Amino acid sequence: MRQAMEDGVSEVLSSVVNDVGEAVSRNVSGAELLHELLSAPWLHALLKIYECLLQFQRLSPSPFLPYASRLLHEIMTVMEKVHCPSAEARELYSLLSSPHIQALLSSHDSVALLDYGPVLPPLPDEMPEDEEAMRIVCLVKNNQPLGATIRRDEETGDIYIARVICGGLADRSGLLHPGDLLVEVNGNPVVGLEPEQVIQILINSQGTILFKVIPNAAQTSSTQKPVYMRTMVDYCPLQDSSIPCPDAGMSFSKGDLLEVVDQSDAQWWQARKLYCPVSYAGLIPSAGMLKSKQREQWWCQPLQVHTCIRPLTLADNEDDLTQADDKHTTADENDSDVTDGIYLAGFRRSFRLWKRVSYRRRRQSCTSCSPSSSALSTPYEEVTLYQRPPQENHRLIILVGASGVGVNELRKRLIKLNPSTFQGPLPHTTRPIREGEQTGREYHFVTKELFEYMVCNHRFVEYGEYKGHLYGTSTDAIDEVLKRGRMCIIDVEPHCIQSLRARKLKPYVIFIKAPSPDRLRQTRRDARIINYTISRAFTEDDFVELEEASKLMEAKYRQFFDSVLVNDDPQDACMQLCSIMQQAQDEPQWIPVSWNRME
Ligand SMILES: Nc1ncnc2c1ncn2[C@@H]1O[C@H](COP(=O)(O)OP(=O)(O)OP(=O)(O)O)[C@@H](O)[C@H]1O
Repeated sequence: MRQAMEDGVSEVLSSVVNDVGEAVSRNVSGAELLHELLSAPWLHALLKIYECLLQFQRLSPSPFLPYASRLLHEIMTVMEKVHCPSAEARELYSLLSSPHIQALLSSHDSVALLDYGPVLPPLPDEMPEDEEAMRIVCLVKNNQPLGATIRRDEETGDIYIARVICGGLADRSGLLHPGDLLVEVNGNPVVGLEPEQVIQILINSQGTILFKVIPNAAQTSSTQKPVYMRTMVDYCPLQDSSIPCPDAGMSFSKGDLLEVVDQSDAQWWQARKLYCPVSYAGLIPSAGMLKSKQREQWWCQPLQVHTCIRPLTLADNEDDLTQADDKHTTADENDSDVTDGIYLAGFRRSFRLWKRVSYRRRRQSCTSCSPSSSALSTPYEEVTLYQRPPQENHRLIILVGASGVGVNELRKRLIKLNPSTFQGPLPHTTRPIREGEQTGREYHFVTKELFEYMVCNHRFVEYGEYKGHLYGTSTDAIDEVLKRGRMCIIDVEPHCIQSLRARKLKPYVIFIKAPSPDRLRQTRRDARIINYTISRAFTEDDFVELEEASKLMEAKYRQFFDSVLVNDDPQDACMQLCSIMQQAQDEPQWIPVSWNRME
């Protein structure tokens, strides 16, 4: 019967109404009153709702994502940066700005997180005498941390709420604030306890936690504007003994994008990771705090000679020279390329002079690098969303990747695909011009004196020596390409990125990553290692070196990568590269704020 009722209560009601209707016509006493009641529209509506809810319960829908509100704000931030939004974009913006949609998505997130707010128990029978000053706060523990830290006043021994984590349980209750004096936790007085003992009580509590606090009278509500930052180092709160509460800490890796929501504390900031489905913030060390930690760490490390950053000559390639087996190629032999009658300037062998320097030697020098001075000075880099105005030069595209991963191959394919859009900068050289060559076509042929003058004036992105002649890629050559309205693509060693990261070029860095070990061996079956001195098939040792070098490079420099592209199938990789580059030029991207300031 109950099942029948649940299946169709409004139908049952309709038949009852009919029966009672008949009783009315037979003039049964009280039937008219009952008929009126059962026919009331509100009763029918209520039962319809009841039926819908039952149906909904059976479907047990699950949320598509638990952070719709944040996504909404992220979308709005992106849209605010769009210069000439389309009519659809404007309509979407106005819909997303409406308080009703925002409230709806906020409720959606609460339901998705099963976070229905505190359920208040009845007030205790014995109210303290100074009940005015006491606040009783009941929080329901769920899978989130409570989102508050405590501190002890060294003089009085009193325990206070030190900070409330943005978006956490305590924050959303709106009932706990920094500076509130903690009196009891779940009926346990905290007077005389160490903060660790209070934390233990909290950890052991199940379900609801009852706090008695004396509110901080001098409470100030701080609404800080979020600041966006890119992290330049890795951080793990569980390995940091100085963090006030490791559970409230947030780990991050180099290159993560953070929304810093609270910087009121000089030592510990609160932040959320962008594009991450967690709605509450976590504690991170402030820039000053992180810098002093890095300095401590740095001083504790044994002194190592820093060999990473220096121009190299091909003399460093002596291992390769002795190992070179079959046919040798030279830098110049592969220089020129002509597609459909168009001479492709800058379309020559990669000018990565570090190529195939003994891997072991390089690995040793790279791993021995203590944090670089720049990493020490900027653990966080403030960033902002930037969209290139159509009238401005294209952003410089930098490709980086381990030697042999296919950086040069991708760059060549891309330029061949569309030589009127993509172009490499024309290198400079001091070697004598040969018959049939033209300066400004194969190279900018310059004297040694001029080349050295340019080196002294930091005009080269990279330079080096081969067979007694100097070769280099200059910033002027990059400018030339950009001024012609083309997208300039260069491939450099990752240590050169830092010097290129400036307002003028606004470089967008794409890391070309090795595919999985199996795919690497499959796809490179017919590939050849080609550099200035050798051309031969890949060996198993080459694959191992390539994989390790790729991982090492990513671990060391990923804070500078705007995008990562796995070079698996060359055709697919080339298409992906094309679309990444297009997005870099036409869609909003995070760049350092210093690149966006007016000069
Ligand atoms: N996705 C791919 N699938 C198969 N072969 C590839 C792929 N990418 C590159 N190759 C081949 O691998 C070899 C090495 O590529 P390439 O010379 O572009 O490497 P590189 O990263 O520029 O290294 P280097 O800087 O040492 O020249 C070439 O024979 C190239 O054709």
